[in-house]
Amino acid sequence: MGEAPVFFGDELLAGVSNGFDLKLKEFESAIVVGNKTYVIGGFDDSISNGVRIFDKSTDEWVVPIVLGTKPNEFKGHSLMRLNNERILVIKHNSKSNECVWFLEVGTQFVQEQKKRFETEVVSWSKGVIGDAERPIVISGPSGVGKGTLINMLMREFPTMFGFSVSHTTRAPRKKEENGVHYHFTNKDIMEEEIKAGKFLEHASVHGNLYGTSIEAVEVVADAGKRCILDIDVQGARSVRSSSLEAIFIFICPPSFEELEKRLRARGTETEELIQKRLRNAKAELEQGTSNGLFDHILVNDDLEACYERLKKILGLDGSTDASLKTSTEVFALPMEISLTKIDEKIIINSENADQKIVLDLTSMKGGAPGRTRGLRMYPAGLHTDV
Ligand SMILES: Nc1ncnc2c1ncn2[C@@H]1O[C@H](COP(=O)(O)OP(=O)(O)OP(=O)(O)O)[C@@H](O)[C@H]1O
Ligand SMILES: Nc1nc2c(ncn2[C@@H]2O[C@H](COP(=O)(O)O)[C@@H](O)[C@H]2O)c(=O)[nH]1
Repeated sequence: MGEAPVFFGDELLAGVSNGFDLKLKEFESAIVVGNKTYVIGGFDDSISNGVRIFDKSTDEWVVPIVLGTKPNEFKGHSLMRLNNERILVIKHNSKSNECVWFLEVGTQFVQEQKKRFETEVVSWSKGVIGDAERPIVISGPSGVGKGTLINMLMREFPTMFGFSVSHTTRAPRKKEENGVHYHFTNKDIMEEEIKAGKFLEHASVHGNLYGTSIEAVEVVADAGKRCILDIDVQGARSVRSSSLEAIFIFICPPSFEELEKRLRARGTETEELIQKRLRNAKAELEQGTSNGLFDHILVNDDLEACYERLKKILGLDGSTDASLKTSTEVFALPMEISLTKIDEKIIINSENADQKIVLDLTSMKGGAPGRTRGLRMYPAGLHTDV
């Protein structure tokens, strides 16, 4: 692949005029942040891994440690320095829900990682358009009917809800599919992954490890859906103290006898395991109903009546129009674009398209090691302000 002419963005000119000669490969572009020039692109280059840095203070090139999930290889992109912490990367010729990326170069997370690794670190963060609605945590003793209620919701509102597929070390039941009902794994692997920070929460439940990976929640939100987590009370407590702002719902049985009847009727556990689950249910019912951890407590006596109450809590009982709550509209971005910044809004211009597009960063939240959310993207003129 030959060397292409240098892309001279305004930021880059400052670096070049400082007297160093930068040669870019095809599909690479560069931008200056402080003393450093970041060259981004060339994702097929296994040495630079898509990012290299020229540090003017040492006069040296550095290949940084690159964290986060990087974008798939793309042929053409535009860069803009948002501040000393983040570079905005807009992928050309792609869809609005896939085109926005941030290379974090000085966020608190990146600063901490630089100290930890004692070298240059950058981190990718995907820009997610729109605010995913608050995730829903559903807890309750085994056999109370959590899965049944969740299935009813998913069946009635398939485009609105997505299930957070947990990891577990327990064996699959008949008809359970790996990757659909659970990610079935083993203890050693799961413990390694917990150490590596892959999980939002995890707990030992009825003698096995269960956990919600960060990825399990992210994939649902990335699909523009509202995430439902079916987790035990310990897990709910961990999520409460995490950054995930969820609604917490606890499901109770009408009686202990009825719970036992349902567990037996399900026929998925041995007698020994049924006894273990019933013993644990006592503590779970006590914790679930007494400590203010849950926002709502529902008794699952009559299934249909309980489902209607659940829908009411979620605003799906007809008082709001569920069909309006669809995911953000996706549209295509032009091939060649340039970027202009006005306050917290980025204007995406294209010579070949009449319409300018606005990327609104006003409610931008989050960043590494997850996604950057709360972005809005719309054709200019649609909203009166731009
Ligand atoms: N209101 C209800 N009345 C009678 N049976 C019910 C009711 N709700 C659920 N069930 C039945 O109870 C059994 C257990 O339900 P389910 O598997 O949904 O429980 P769960 O809370 O998800 O359990 P676990 O935590 O072990 O996954 C199932 O056979 C289901 O059909
Ligand atoms: N803390 C977590 N608990 C979880 C998770 N996934 C499921 N669970 C809970 O485990 C029990 C048993 O489930 P079963 O499928 O073996 O019957 C039940 O109470 C679930 O809510 C998780 O990721 N984290």
